[in-house]
Amino acid sequence: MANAASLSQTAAPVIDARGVNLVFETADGPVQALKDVSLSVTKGEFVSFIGPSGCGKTTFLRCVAALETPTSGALTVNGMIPDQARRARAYGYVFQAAGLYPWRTIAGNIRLPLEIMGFPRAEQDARVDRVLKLVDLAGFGRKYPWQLSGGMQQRASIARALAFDADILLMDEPFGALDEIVRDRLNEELLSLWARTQKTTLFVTHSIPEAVYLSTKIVVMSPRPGRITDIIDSPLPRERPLDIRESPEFLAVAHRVREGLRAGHVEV
Ligand SMILES: Nc1ncnc2c1ncn2[C@@H]1O[C@H](COP(=O)(O)OP(=O)(O)OP(=O)(O)O)[C@@H](O)[C@H]1O
Repeated sequence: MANAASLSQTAAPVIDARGVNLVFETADGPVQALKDVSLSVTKGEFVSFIGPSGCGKTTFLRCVAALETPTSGALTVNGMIPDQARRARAYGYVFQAAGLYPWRTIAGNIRLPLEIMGFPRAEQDARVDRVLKLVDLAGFGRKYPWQLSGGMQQRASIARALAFDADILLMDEPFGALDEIVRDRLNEELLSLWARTQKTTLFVTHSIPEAVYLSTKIVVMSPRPGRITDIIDSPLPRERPLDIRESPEFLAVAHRVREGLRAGHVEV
């Protein structure tokens, strides 16, 4: 039952970035990967980051995951500093390459983080079965990665990220290497998965239609230095058949994203 304390928790941002800067010191001099990035993400949002190569999309996700540390500014994840959130297993991470171990079955790959975290075997099995069903791969647990298509492998890697039931899903161009037809299907499936699981999702993409189709919020970024040029709260309903991409509302958001990218004076 919701009480005042849990309601106030629900309203608190899951990700809160205020004036985040990150400068990499390189042999060629300093590279400002993030400049004055401020962003607030609430529970259950689907946020896409779009922008050309080098604008800091991956770096921002890596800061959330405590794999990089901002040079200055404040960043919290579930109200904690990112390193605490990482230790509290706040997020699952999905990369562009599925990154499945070829010598392990699909179930074995999904089980790996659960083994490392020390879940009892029966609990591991139950969780593996549950997430295989969630990504529509029930019955494929005993296959090896090379026996599955690229799209199915990527679904398996999403299942692995969901297996320990973190509240946040970080996805770095998960469908970038797939052809457009497979990508369309996975976009639809991801939206339905998101609706069922209510995970707060941060999603990096180079594709305007993908960003607009999936997101409740679109963050447009620009490089040198990496910064946010626009944050768009999508007016589209959460229920989105694929043909919504031809609606005037969709095209209007896509137009605004394109304008935001142009404002950064660069092409994706
Ligand atoms: N470990 C690092 N050391 C030095 N420079 C880095 C490091 N990681 C990233 N950079 C630089 O920081 C900038 C932002 O990189 P980042 O990978 O976040 O961009 P991106 O928007 O994700 O690009 P892409 O779309 O190509 O993945 C780039 O100029 C990159 O070269």
